[in-house]
Amino acid sequence: MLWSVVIPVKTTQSGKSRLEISGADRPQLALAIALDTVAAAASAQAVGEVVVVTSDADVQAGVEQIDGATWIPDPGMSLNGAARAGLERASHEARAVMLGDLPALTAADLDDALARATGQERAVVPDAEGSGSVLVTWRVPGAHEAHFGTDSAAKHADAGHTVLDVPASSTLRRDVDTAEQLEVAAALGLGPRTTALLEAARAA
Ligand SMILES: Nc1nc2c(ncn2[C@@H]2O[C@H](COP(=O)(O)OP(=O)(O)OP(=O)(O)O)[C@@H](O)[C@H]2O)c(=O)[nH]1
Ligand SMILES: C=C(OP(=O)(O)O)C(=O)O
Repeated sequence: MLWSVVIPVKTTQSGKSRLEISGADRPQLALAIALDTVAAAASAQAVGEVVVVTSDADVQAGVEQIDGATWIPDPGMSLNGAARAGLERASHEARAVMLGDLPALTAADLDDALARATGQERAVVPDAEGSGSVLVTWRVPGAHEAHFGTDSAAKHADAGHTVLDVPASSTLRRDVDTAEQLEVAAALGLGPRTTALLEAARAA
């Protein structure tokens, strides 16, 4: 069984506003993080397609270089609106929305989470802190509504999503908004684009 995975990505000029890394250009870092996330998701065995929702021209161009990933424009109705647009466009019945700021993500960890989600009508994987959501899934047809935002893990649980028992150490759960979170992600192992950008920043 294959999944459609929707990944919303904000413009790199406006995203990752809390991520200050000395020597690194923030939009370039946001781009590297997003493309590493998309590439890891697209290489997961259970993923039939990745649909990136973005209005960023650099992200769109990068996605076009990744097998198994396509993009659609962001309708401009915030994160949940972008998720809805991607879910409407998805071609597989099993659908998921995943955040685009998971630079340590491995295909194996996404496959593990999707295997756990297979038996659930609706499920959610909280971020490493437990309050946010990194992956929201549906096995049921019909209208799908995501509830990202403050305390979204609890909101998804209230909306009937089973909280999946994915280990806190999973690379899927390590979303990155701050330099401290990027350090934790680096200890797990960053994707190639983010690694190269940070190495260049260190050498500068
Ligand atoms: N397409 C789209 N993606 C969004 C939008 N808002 C957030 N995202 C994406 O959703 C994921 C989580 O976003 P956040 O961490 O809340 O936002 P961020 O702007 O990247 O980070 P901050 O500036 O620290 O808030 C990231 O992949 C964002 O790019 C939106 O309005 N449209
Ligand atoms: C948008 C969310 O995450 P964050 O702002 O932590 O990236 C969320 O968890 O709903």
